[in-house]
Amino acid sequence: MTHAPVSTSLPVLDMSMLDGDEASAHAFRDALRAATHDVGFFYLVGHGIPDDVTTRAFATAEQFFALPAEDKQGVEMLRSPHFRGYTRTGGELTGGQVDWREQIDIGAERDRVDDPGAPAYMRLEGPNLWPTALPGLRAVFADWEQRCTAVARRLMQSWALSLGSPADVFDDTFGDRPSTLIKLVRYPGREDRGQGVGAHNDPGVLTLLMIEPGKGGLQVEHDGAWIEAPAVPGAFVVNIGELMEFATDGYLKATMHRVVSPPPGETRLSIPFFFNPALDSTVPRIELPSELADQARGVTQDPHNVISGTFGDNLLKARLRAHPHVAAVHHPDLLRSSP
Ligand SMILES: O=C(O)CCC(=O)C(=O)O
Ligand SMILES: [Fe+2]
Repeated sequence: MTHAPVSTSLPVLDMSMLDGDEASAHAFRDALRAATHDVGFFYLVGHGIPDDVTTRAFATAEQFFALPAEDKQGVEMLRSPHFRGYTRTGGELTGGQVDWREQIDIGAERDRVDDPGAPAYMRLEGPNLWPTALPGLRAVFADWEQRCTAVARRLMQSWALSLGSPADVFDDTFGDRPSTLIKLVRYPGREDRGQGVGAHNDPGVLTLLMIEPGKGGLQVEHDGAWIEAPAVPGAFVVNIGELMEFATDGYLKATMHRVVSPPPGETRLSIPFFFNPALDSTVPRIELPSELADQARGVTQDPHNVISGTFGDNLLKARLRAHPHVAAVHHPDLLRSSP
C-alpha cells in the first residue's frame, strides 16, 4: 500500500501524539475536540493498525463479494431477526431512497435474548450469519473488531479529557458489552453517479471508516456544502454519531454524509466500524466547562429523526428504517406501532 499524499480539506490527526509527552497528548486532544466541534469528521493516522492487516481485511472483503450469489444469499439478512448478514444491492434504504451497494453486517457475536419482557431493542442482540464458503472471514474480522475497539476506546478517553471530564466518563456506557458493528460494503459503478448510500447521520457514538485506497465518493456536509473525503491510505476517516451530539448537548456534531456511486466499470469497497454502547445503556450528558457550554448548539430536533440517548432505541429506529424487508419478516409488530 503506498502512502502518496491526497489533498483533502478535512483535518488530519495523528494518534501517536498520545504516546508522546503531556504537551503532545494535550495537543492531540485539543485537535480532536476542535475537529469534532467544527466539521464532525477527520482523518486519523498513527493509530497503530499495520498496513498488512488493512490489506488483508480488504482482500477478504473482496473474496466475500466474489462468492457466487447463492453463497451470499445463504447468509441474507432476511434470515436474521438481529439484522445481521448480507444485503444485496438495492436491498437497503436511506432517506426513503434505495442505496446502491451490497454489504454484510457483522455485529458483536452474542446469544439471542429470549426474555419476552425485554425491551424491543434487545432483539438486535444475537448471532451473526457466517458464510460457510469463506470460513476465514470470521477470524479476520474478529481481529479487526479487537483492533478497532482498542483505537475507539482510546479516542473516547481523549474526548472525555478534552471536554473537561474524567478520562473514564464514558466507560460504563460501553462496559464489557459494546455494540460493535462492522460492515463490509461494495459500491458498484453506475452511469448516473447516484446514491451509493444516501445522506445520513450515524446513529451511535463513533465510526472508524477504512476506504479502499485510491477511491473517492464519500462526501461530508459542511456549512451547507458537500466536501469530498477521498481515501487517505492507511488513515481512518473518523466521525461521531448522534449519541456524541446528545452527550454534549450539540457541542460536538454528528455530521451528515453520503457516498456517490463510482463511475461505470469501477467499484468501491469500504469497511466502516461502528463503536457503540451496550444496547440498554444511556450515554451520560457531559457537564461541559462554561467556555464550551457557551458554544453548545443543543441536540438537533428533527421530528423525522428523534435522537434517543439510549443506544438500543436509536439503533432500532435506524435498522427498521434502513431494512424494511427484514423488519416486515421478523418484526411486523414494531412496524405497526411506529408513528
Ligand atoms: O462507505 C462509506 O464510505 C461510508 C458508509 C457509511 O457512511 C455508513 O455505512 O454509515
Ligand atoms: Fe455513515
